[in-house]
This record gives sequence, C-alpha cells and structure tokens, in this order.
Amino acid sequence: MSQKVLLNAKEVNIILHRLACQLIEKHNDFSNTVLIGLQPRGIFLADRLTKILKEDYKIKNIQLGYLDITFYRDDFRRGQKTLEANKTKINFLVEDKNIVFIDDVLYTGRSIRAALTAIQSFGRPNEIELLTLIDRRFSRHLPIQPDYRGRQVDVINNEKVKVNWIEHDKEDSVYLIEK
Ligand SMILES: O=P(O)(O)OC[C@H]1O[C@H](OP(=O)(O)OP(=O)(O)O)[C@H](O)[C@@H]1O
Ligand SMILES: O=c1cc[nH]c(=O)[nH]1
Repeated sequence: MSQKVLLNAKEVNIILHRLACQLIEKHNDFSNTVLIGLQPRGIFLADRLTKILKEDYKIKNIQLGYLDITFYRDDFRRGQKTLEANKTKINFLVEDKNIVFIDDVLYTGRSIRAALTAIQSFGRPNEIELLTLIDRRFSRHLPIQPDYRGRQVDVINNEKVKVNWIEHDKEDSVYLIEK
C-alpha cells in the first residue's frame, strides 16, 4: 500500500476558510439556512466550518445537525455483516429552510442520494445544496454534483481518498491511498 499527500494541514485550512466565505456569500447571516453534516465523516468538516463561521466571521446563530444515512443506502441489504447506525441529531425544523449537506468526499454520489431520501422525514426544505472537501472527478454513478468544492481530484479506481481531521486522526490532511 502506498500513499501520497494530496493536501497538508495548511492547505486544508486555506480551503476551509474559502469554503466558509463562499457559504457566507450565498447565505449571508444563515437566518434561513441550516448545515447538515453527513455521518460518519462529514460531521468533522461540518464542525470545523461551523467553528470558522462563528469564530472568524462572527456568524452567530448557525444551526448544525448530523444526518445518518445507513438505512437509506441502496446497498444496505447487500452486506452480510450487521450494520451499526450512527446518530442523527437534527434539533430544528428543516421545513422551508435552505440546507447545505456537508461531506468529506464525493465519489459515486450514492451517499448523497441516500441523504436526499433520509432528510425527507424531517420536512420539505426550500433547497438543498452540497458542500464537499474532495470531489473525485469522473466517478459519479448518479447526476449529483457539489455546489461548493474544496478540491477536485482525479483518482483511479483502485485508489482511495482519505481525509484526516486533527480531532479524530491526529492531523488535518488528505491522502491518496493506493490499495
Ligand atoms: O459518493 P459515495 O460513493 O457515496 O462516497 C462518498 C462517501 O464515502 C465515504 O464514506 P464511507 O467511507 O463511510 O463510505 P464508503 O464505504 O462508501 O466509502 C465518504 O465519507 C462519503 O460519505
Ligand atoms: O476515495 C474515496 C471514495 C469514497 N469514500 C472515500 O472516503 N474516499
């Protein structure tokens, strides 16, 4: 197994600030916008962006939730092992809200498809956008594209992108791992 650094901590930090600014450009004070981090790994990115928006850009009332998509995946009946769901935590109404889904990697688009189904149980939002740190180019199985992307990368099929967060993985970094 070999691995190559795609983004180091400094580059991740610059990208996070750019993404935060792009969100502000569209959503202003976030009075009608909610952020939803997708479990399991989108929540680290959602937490970090929320922290930057609050602390560096003084946006006060950001509503942040976490959405688990385990049982909405189109492959969930295929695996043999028992599936363990993560926590969904959405303590606000999404009815008529602008939602920004946040995930670390966009690959086939199937996770986002599942999230679009899962969120329907919480109401009818006004619109849903997608923010992703890494957009794997030319690998979509569905017509799903990000509205905000950190970095687009070309990845061949036997390679995997791994996003690390200091809170969970001891460093902020993105690696390309050859399996
Ligand atoms: O666009 P997709 O093909 O759905 O892939 C993207 C998803 O894959 C990763 O999750 P995870 O490692 O939990 O899922 P995986 O097993 O599908 O790689 C990542 O955090 C995204 O949520
Ligand atoms: O490269 C990939 C593909 C799907 N999910 C990841 O986390 N990385």
